[in-house]
Amino acid sequence: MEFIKYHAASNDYLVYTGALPFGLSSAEISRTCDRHRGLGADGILVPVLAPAEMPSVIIYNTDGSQAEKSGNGLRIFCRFLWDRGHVSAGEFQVRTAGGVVSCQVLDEGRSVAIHMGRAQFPDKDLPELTVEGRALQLNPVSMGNPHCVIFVQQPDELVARSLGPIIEHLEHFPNRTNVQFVQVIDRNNLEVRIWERGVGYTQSSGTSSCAAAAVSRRLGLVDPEVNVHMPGGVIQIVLDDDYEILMQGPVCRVGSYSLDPECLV
Ligand SMILES: N[C@H](CCC[C@H](N)C(=O)O)C(=O)O
Repeated sequence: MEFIKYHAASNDYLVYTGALPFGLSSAEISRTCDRHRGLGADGILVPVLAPAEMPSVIIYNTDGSQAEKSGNGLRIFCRFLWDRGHVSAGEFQVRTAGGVVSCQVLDEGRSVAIHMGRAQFPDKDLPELTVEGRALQLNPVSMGNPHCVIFVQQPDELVARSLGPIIEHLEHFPNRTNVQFVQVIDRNNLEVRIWERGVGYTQSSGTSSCAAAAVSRRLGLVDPEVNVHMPGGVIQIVLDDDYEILMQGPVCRVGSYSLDPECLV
């Protein structure tokens, strides 16, 4: 099975380049993404390219679940389309389970800008919750996929790994949720650590960057242009007055890989 690996701000995905149907089970997807017994990745992207139709992509988390949207995954998919000559330097559209997005490859493929759609907030706020002895204010928001933004004094890997899995599975989130731990640095900069639904702790996340910026903006904590700082890199977010979001960030091709079926046994 052939793949091309890319990373977007150190959030890495394997792009499947074989024939459809893709056919891996959830367990096989987990094994393929395993960093010791497989190729290693934060997920798999399966392109669906039909003549005269909009390119679409199926996004798999490492647990085999499908995600409605992935900001880093979409930047990688756009770069893949550009590398393969399916798109040129202008704007083009891509279909995901979470809706159609408008994209543009920049800087000779090293950066991609995507109109990610509108951040959507629930009708009512969630109550304050005590988790592991900490009083937390949960701020749900959807980018097509579910997110929960939590403001903390010191967003670090420890808090993401200790609280993230608990919040991911709270009853408030029937489809589970991605979780962001956010510190407002100033009106144009956020420091964020991420626990991803169906993946775990990752170095960065595009939809999480959108979510953190949207909630921060809604609370009046930041200006419309926000740099989201994460261990894997910085993603630029621009919000309009209706919380429509333009995201821009880096992409890097890593290499081509052939998965030996033996490792799936
Ligand atoms: N784990 C996410 C999908 C990937 C999100 C992240 N890698 C991004 O760049 O947005 C979910 O289940 O909604």
